[in-house]
Amino acid sequence: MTHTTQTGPAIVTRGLTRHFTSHKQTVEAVQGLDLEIGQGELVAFLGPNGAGKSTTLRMLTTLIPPTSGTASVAGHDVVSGQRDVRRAIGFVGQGNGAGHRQLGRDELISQGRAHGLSRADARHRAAELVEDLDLDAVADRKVSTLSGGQRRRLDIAMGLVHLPRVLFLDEPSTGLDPQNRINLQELIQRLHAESGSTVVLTTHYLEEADALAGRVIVVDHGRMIADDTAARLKSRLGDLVRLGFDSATEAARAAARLSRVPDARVDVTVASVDLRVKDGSTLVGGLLADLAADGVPPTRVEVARPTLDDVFLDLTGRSLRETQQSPTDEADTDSARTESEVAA
Ligand SMILES: Nc1ncnc2c1ncn2[C@@H]1O[C@H](COP(=O)(O)OP(=O)(O)OP(=O)(O)O)[C@@H](O)[C@H]1O
Repeated sequence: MTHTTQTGPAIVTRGLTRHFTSHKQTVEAVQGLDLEIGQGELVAFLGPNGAGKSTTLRMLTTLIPPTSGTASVAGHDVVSGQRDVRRAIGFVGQGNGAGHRQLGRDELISQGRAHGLSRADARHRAAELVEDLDLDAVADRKVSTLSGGQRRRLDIAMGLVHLPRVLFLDEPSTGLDPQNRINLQELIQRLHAESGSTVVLTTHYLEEADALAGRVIVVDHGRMIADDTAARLKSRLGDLVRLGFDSATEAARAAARLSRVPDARVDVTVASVDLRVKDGSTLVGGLLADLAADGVPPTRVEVARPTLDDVFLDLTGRSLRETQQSPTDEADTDSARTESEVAA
């Protein structure tokens, strides 16, 4: 799959903001987002429920207008160039886009026709997508009979019918079992590599952002709090070296010694010392020798590479895993949304 090239960034936002008023209260869902995403990037917005990820995507896909600020996608303003943006993008939302009674292949053909393809071209494109997304076994079944993973693949195929330059995926793997989640992640990576399209997805799965995206934009309370590769976000935080001692006195003596390590952060909890330091796994041998020489050898040593959850914890003081809402809470939030917010 290929598409025509365009110069300049795929996405630019300046001060992008969206407020909602609900029950006389204002929710600042997205607050002053400044962002530039280059063509061909694969970017994940990572953040807890309610962080503003979907609202950002809904503005970028012209489903809702910004309260203030600007955004352009594929060179077109999301407000004044809404039609052009829509022609240039594919959007796979959180709900299933495909209808229930039609056959999968017919859904793809209808979608192609809706994008202005002739019947013959729409059939040809549907056949290409069935092959590309491994949909052979399901293309000639009614959509209502497909499994969650198959539906998601069909939804993604629907979003790709018109060769979009920018593909938006809102929580593509939510609700899938771990194996289907991995299959879908592989599919997204392959599509991205083959098409050269810009792919922007939202997720609250740390592993997904880590494994999939070249760039991770961490959002919380409507603001961007970090923007880098997963590897750099983690390496900046440094490894965790956790040392256990026989007594609090020994731990305090060891902490005093360890506080001399350059660019390290030392935290003492009773008889345990946590040291955050770059390349901790390499340094640990020398540190143990120093502590033994000072007469305070640890009784327990653990070295852990940081995860994206550690990054989130460091940035916000909260664990991303622990901020996840129950599915019931999510359903309540969704039901509060109305179609009236969708731009005409
Ligand atoms: N139509 C709406 N009316 C009122 N509040 C809304 C509306 N849409 C979103 N919000 C609120 O805006 C905030 C951001 O929501 P958003 O859906 O963008 O978050 P999210 O990061 O995508 O979360 P999730 O992972 O649950 O989808 C939340 O507080 C949400 O309740």
